Amino acid sequence: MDGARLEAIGLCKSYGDREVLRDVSFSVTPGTVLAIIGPNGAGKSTLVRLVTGIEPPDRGRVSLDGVPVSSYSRRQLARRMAVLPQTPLVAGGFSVYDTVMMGRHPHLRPWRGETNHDRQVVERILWETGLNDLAGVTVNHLSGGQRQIVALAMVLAQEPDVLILDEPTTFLDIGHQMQILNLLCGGTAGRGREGRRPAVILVLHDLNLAALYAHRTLLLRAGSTEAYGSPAEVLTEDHIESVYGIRPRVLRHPDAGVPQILLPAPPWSALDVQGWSSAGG
Ligand SMILES: Nc1ncnc2c1ncn2[C@@H]1O[C@H](COP(=O)(O)OP(=O)(O)OP(=O)(O)O)[C@@H](O)[C@H]1O
Repeated sequence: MDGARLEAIGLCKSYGDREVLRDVSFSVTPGTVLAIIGPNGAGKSTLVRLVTGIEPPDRGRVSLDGVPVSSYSRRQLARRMAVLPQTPLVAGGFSVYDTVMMGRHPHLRPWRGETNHDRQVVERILWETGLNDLAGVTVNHLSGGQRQIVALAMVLAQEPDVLILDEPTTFLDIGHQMQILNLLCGGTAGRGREGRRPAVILVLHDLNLAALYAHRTLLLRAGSTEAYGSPAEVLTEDHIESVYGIRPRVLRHPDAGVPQILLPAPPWSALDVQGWSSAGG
């Protein structure tokens, strides 16, 4: 076996009499990236909670290699699936090294400490995430973006078959956004155990990053699937306008060949630009 296939079929969820997910299905295979996109409140984080077994669906099922996620013990699941929630809880009083080592917990044998292999994994990930100079620093002395990278390093240390990240780039500058997504989606830290490539699910607000990094894209609108397919199939001007209420320009990235979104100009900017260009010219 060279990884894990995660499949969600017909997921539905209501809170009280409010239906927040309706018949949502997708699958993700080893070495591929699925981006879940959609406006605020569309149901992305709820979908992550159902997929990771944190909450049960009202209807539908989630399976990992054909076995229902609900039948795994928490420890078995943690060995195969790592989750970075929208607001990760990173304990502030520990060093960066010890925090990343916590990611190895599902693999540690009871009553035995960490092995050389665990230390090697942590050191590799510290190096690959650029955290090695901060290894001895206490987490609550770090910036918000640095803490996000530590949380990410911790889930990478789990060496999962399936990696699920809810808005992993929110606090990062564009350089770090790309560095981290390169690692997650294509780089060496994205390797699972024994060199297996994990399946990656990313919840993203940045549609351009989704187009650059994802093989498939699931666009949610008020709990339902608006579109599901390749970024070129999903990120069209019509889909974006119908879901987000703004009509962007969608261009083709000159190097990557994937769609890239140009936001519409606000009504006043045309005048400003005209004045600016006539003053300049
Ligand atoms: N525990 C809960 N109880 C009641 N309603 C909830 C609960 N969790 C989420 N909801 C509702 O479900 C809907 C979807 O929320 P969810 O957090 O999944 O959206 P999201 O797409 O992740 O949004 P955002 O992009 O703003 O993070 C929202 O209307 C939210 O108010």
